[in-house]
Amino acid sequence: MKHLIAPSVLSADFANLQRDIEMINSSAADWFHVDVMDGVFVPNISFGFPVMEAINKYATKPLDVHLMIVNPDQYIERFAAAGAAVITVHYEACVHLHRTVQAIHAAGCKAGVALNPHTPVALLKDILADLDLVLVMSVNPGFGGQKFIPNTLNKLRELKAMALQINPDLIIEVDGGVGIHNLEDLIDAGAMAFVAGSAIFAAPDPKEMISELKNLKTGTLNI
Ligand SMILES: O=C(CO)[C@H](O)[C@H](O)COP(=O)(O)O
Ligand SMILES: [Fe+2]
Repeated sequence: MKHLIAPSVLSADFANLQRDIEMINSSAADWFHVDVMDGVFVPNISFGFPVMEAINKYATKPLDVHLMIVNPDQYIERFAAAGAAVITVHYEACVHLHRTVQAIHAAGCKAGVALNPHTPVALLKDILADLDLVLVMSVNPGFGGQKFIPNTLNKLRELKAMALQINPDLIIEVDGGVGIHNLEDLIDAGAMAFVAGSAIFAAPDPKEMISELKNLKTGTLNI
């Protein structure tokens, strides 16, 4: 399987959202990455259901929803109804993570867990078999346009080794500061899905940048 590119709508022009969604529809991108921030779990507020429903109205590719919110359990069904294909919750925001993952599956979505940069990969050992995706944050969540944290590469290698033992179908996604400059290293470290916001939307030709990210390393991943 070739690696997946998930442009982050957070970096789109919200005054021209339909235009940017249609650009992603017609590009080589695989998913829409939808960042929901509540101003409590992270020091920023992005958008909620009305904007997500607007994205879903025009998007023709799966919505990969990254919930940076406390108490995500109470909103799982609403995010599923708003069009989420993947719902990713933060390890740090869930007291009963196994129950949350069960609720995501019961709502008909793929279940992901995100790790903040300081959260060890090893903490996922006893839930890895139940997950479809792990999102490794390579910046502190809350804002687009931040600098990639290099230790992420070690975390990806460790997670890939764990996944080979416990859940070979696991999708390993990386989010934050991803671009053409580090994509190949991230693929080599075991990541398969790549969120990119500023690298795409700050490029002179965002659609061309998506193609470059998608085609950077030809061949297939062993996942
Ligand atoms: O979850 C996020 C921030 O918390 C975003 O998905 C991420 O930051 C994407 O933006 P960029 O590629 O510009 O770093
Ligand atoms: Fe994200």
